[in-house]
Amino acid sequence: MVSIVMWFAVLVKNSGQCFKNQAAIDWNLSLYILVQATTTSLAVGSLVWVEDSDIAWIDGEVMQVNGEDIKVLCTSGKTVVVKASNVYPKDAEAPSCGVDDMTKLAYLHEPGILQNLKSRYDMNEIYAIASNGFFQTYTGNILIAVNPFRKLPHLYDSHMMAQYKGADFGELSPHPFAVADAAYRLMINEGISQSILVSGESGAGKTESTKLLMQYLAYMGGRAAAEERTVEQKVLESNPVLEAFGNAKTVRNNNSSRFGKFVEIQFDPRGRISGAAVRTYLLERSRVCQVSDPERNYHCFYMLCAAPSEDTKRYKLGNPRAFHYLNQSNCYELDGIDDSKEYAATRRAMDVVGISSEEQDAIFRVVASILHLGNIEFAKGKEVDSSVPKDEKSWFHLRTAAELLMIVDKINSSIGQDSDSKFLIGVLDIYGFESFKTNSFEQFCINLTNEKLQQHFNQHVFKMEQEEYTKEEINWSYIEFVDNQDVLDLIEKKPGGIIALLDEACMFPRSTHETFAQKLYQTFKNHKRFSKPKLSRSDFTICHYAGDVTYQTELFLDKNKDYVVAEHQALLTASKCSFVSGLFPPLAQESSKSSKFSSIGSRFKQQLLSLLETLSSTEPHYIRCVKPNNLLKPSIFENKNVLQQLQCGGVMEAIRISCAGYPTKKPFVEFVDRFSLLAPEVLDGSSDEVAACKKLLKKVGLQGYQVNV
Ligand SMILES: Nc1ncnc2c1ncn2[C@@H]1O[C@H](COP(=O)(O)OP(=O)(O)OP(=O)(O)O)[C@@H](O)[C@H]1O
Repeated sequence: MVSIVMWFAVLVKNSGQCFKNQAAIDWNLSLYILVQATTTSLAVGSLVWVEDSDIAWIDGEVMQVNGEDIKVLCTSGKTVVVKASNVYPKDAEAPSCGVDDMTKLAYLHEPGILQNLKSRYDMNEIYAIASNGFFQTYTGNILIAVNPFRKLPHLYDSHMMAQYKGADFGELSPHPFAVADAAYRLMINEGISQSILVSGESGAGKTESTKLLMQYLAYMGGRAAAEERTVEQKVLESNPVLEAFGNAKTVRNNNSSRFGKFVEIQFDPRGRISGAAVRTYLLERSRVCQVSDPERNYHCFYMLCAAPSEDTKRYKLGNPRAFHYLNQSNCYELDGIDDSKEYAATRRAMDVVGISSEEQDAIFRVVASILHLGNIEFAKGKEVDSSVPKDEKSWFHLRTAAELLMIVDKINSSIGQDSDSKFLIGVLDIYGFESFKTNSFEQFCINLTNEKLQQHFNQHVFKMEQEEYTKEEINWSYIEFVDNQDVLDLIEKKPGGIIALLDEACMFPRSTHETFAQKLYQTFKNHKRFSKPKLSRSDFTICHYAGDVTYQTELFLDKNKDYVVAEHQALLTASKCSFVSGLFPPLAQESSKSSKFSSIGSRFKQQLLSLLETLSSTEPHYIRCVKPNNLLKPSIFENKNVLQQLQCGGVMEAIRISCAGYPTKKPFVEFVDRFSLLAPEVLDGSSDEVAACKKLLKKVGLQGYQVNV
C-alpha cells in the first residue's frame, strides 16, 4: 500500500448568499465539499491509468505492488511495471457516457479528462465543462468544444436558443449558447462587461463557435425588425464579409481565418445591442503573394474570378489559373463550395453591413488589381541594379495596390459604435498556441498572445479562488500563484526584451538574423526560460507555459519590418479612387527618424496591451476548441493529439491551478453517500449531512482537513 495523503475541506455556503441572481439551481442547503486527493491508495485490484506511448493513457488493474513499483495488467492485454508516481487512479464508478461537467469527476487528472471527452465525443456530445468556474459569477469556467467535423443542426436551431434563454448555467448541457447566456445575464444583472475568449488551433472550430456566440447574443439583444437594417444584422453579416477577405483554405482548415479578431458588441441599458466594433490582429499578408500547394489564396480572389460575366469583364478577370498569385498552387476549387454563389452571398452581406455599391466596386477593383499586379514581369532597367515593368500593362497595374483588411474600417464605420454604451460583451477569436517543426515570427507573435491571455487567466482564476476561500475562511496560504511574468519579460520588456532587440536589429542596416541570434544568446544566457539549441547557430528556444518552442530566426528581421516605400506611398495616396487613397494616408512631415520606424512586433505588442486592458475590465469566460484529428473527419478521436491541445490551451494548467486549491467539489449529501461506508454508524439518523461529514472525517482519522460552518 502506497502512502495515503488526502485533504478534505468542508465548506458551507449559506443559502442565498452566493446565488443572488440564480433561481433554478437548487443547491438547497448550498453546501458543498471540496476534496483534494494528492496521492491515493494503490492496492492489488485497484483500477488505474498508466502512460502509453500510442494512446497516451491506458487503463488496467494493479496486479502487484512492490514498494514504488506497480505491476499493471492493461486492458490491451499487456503487462507493465511502472513507478507509483506515474499511476493515476481510475474511477470505477464513472458513467460510461461521461459527465458534462468535469469538475464532477472523482479524479480531476489528465487521463480522467481525456477519457471523459472521448466517451462523450463518441456519442456526439461535443461540449463539456472543465475547470471549476465560480458559481457566484459563473466566470472562469472553461467550455471545451471538440470539433465534430459533421453538421449537428439540431444543436443550434432557434428552438435550442429559446431553451438556453434564461436557463441556469449547468442546468442544460454545456453549450456555447449557455456561455453566451451566462455572459449576457451577468452583464444585465451585475452591470459588468463580459468577454468570451475562444481559442484553439487552426481548424479546431473557433470561428464556428464565435458565430454561435454572436448568433445567440444577437438573439438576446436584438430588437423587433425595423425598417432599416438592425445593428445585430450588420454584426452577424460582418462575418461572411470578413471571411471572404481574411479566410483561405490551408492544409489544416478549408476555411481558415488568417487573422485574429475581437468583436465588441455594445449594449444599451435595456440590454439591446446598440453598436459594435471589430478589431483584427495580425493578418497573414504574405499569403496574397505566396501560396503553397495544396492551399489557396484568400477566398475573395476565386469568388471574383467566378463572378457574373459583366463583373469579370469589368475587372478583366477570368480563369484563376491565369494569375500567378493563384496558380502557384494547384488548388482552385473547394469541395462543396461554389465560388460564384459565394460571390453573390458576399455582395449581399456587404449590402447588409452598409457598404455602398460604389465602395464594393472600389474594393473588388483593388482585389482584381492585386491579381493583375502579380502578373507583372520586370525587365532590367537602364541604371545599375534597377528594373522596370516589362510593358504598358504592368505600368497600369502598378497604380493599384492595397492592403485587404482595411475593409474592417469600413465595416466598423458602417455598423457604428455606441459611445454612450456602458457595457459590452467582447468575443475574442484568436489563434491558439502554436508549435511546429519550424516556427517563425508569426508563431512568436501568436505564442506571445497566448502567454498574455494565460497570465490573464491565471490572475483571474487565482483571484477568484482567493476570494472564495477567504469568504469561506479556508486557509489558502499554501496555494502558490503560478505566474508566467518571466516569459513575458523575456519577450516584451523594454528595453532588453526579445522584441526590443529585434527592433534594434531591424534599425541597424548591417544586422543579419545571425547577429540578432548572437545578441539573444549573449543577453539571455542565464535566463531560465531561454535556451540555445545545441548545433544551431541562429535558432532559439523559449520555455512557454504550454511547452518549449524552438524558433528559426531566418525571417524574423524581414517580417518585423513594417513600412511602405515612400514612392509607393505617394503613388497610392494620389489615387483618384478614394478607397485606395484612403488606405494610405500621407505621413506627417515632421516625424523623426526613430518614430518613422515601425515594427510589426512593437505594434502588435501595443495592440495586445490595449486588448488586455479591455479584457481586464470584463469578466472572462473561456471556450477551448479542440480538433480531434488532423484528417478533418468525423468520429476520429486521437488521444495524444487532443491531450497536446489541452496542454497548449492552458486547460491542464488551469486544472493544475485548481488542483493547487480544492479541485473536486461535492455536495455534502453526495460526500456522505459515497464515503459513509468507511464508517456506516455516522448515518444514525440523528444528525444532518454536515454533522455526518464531520463525524465521518473524524472517524477515519484523516489529517489536514478544514471544516467551516
Ligand atoms: N460546431 C461545429 N459543428 C460542425 N462543424 C464544425 C463545428 N465547428 C467546426 N466545424 C467544422 O470545422 C471547420 C473548421 O472550423 P473553424 O473554421 O471554426 O476553425 P478555426 O478554429 O476558426 O480555424 P482557423 O484558426 O484556421 O480559422 C469548419 O469549417 C466546419 O466544417
